[in-house]
Amino acid sequence: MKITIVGAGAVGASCAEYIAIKNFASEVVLLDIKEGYAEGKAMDLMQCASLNGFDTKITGVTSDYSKTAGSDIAVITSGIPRKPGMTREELIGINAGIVKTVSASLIEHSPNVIMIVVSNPMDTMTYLVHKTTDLPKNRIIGMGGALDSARFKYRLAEALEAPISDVDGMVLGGHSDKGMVPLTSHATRNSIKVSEFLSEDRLNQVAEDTKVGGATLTGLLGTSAWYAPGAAVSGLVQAIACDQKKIFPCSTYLEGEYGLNGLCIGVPVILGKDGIEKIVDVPLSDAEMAKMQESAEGVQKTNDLLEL
Ligand SMILES: NC(=O)c1ccc[n+]([C@@H]2O[C@H](COP(=O)([O-])OP(=O)(O)OC[C@H]3O[C@@H](n4cnc5c(N)ncnc54)[C@H](O)[C@@H]3O)[C@@H](O)[C@H]2O)c1
Ligand SMILES: O=C(O)C[C@H](O)C(=O)O
Repeated sequence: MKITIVGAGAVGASCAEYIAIKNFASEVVLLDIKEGYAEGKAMDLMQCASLNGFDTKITGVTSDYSKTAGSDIAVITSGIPRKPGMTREELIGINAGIVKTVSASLIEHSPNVIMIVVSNPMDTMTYLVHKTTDLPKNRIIGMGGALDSARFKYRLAEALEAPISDVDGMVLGGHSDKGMVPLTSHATRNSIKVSEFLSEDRLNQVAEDTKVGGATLTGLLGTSAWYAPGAAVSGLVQAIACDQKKIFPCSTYLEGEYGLNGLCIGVPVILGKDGIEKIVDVPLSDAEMAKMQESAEGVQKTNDLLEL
């Protein structure tokens, strides 16, 4: 199993580290445009191998896509992150050009690749790959919901004063400060609805804290987060590489599912060796459906800014 990660920055390197530590891939190639940077990150990570007990071979290359040839999975993390006070949508100007050229170069050398898009604004970058490449839609996956759901569980556990392993929940919709749709009515503590333990006001607070999870970290760090994003990407990569058939909310091109059409947005999917193997239809309340609709309108507005 060969995995390429484009962008050896904070998220790309974190993702490579988690993939290596989980020890399911034979090879990870890190590629960056900055001379020597990916080579340095790869060497540093390989010097963790004996310490952390993994055999995954990590190599780094500067802009040489021939070294990515035959990749089964590629992750795109190249592009700029936001600074405090910015929205993800403001990154479109620079990141759209990067994602377009990077995805084309990857496919040229790995025509059968399954692509995971991470660069922001992620739903629009996923749509861009859908519009500008010939990859079938099951092989274009946007990562956002897996991360947002992890943040949702963190906030739920905090409110419940419970261990995170007792908590389950999912965030659908766009990966944006306003567009996330945390499914509070479906969230559970050990199969009991969380509404049995938390007031409506407290649950609303959990949802709001979840939605601004990325912005909160950006405010604290001065740039956006990388540990949980890297871990979330590694979870998707593992589900595909190991044909796990796990459910994750991912951004995918919709053709009528959830009443939405012609855009990529976060919905629950089953991930296995073919990428997105099925979109899962979760029954949503009228209020949740309205939030999905509103979220899609936000994503569509950003998509309209693309020069296709
Ligand atoms: N979808 C998500 O949930 C999620 C989570 C975290 C970050 N992100 C996004 O991921 C992106 C990367 O974030 P980061 O914190 O790793 O940023 P970073 O600045 O640490 O790393 C980005 C890397 O991309 C490289 N790069 C730029 N242009 C390139 C090109 N044409 N080819 C190859 N490499 C190129 C840069 O040299 C840099 O090393 C940002 O857009 C950020 O908003 C998304
Ligand atoms: O918040 C960001 O800009 C980065 C990423 O999308 C995140 O949610 O951490």
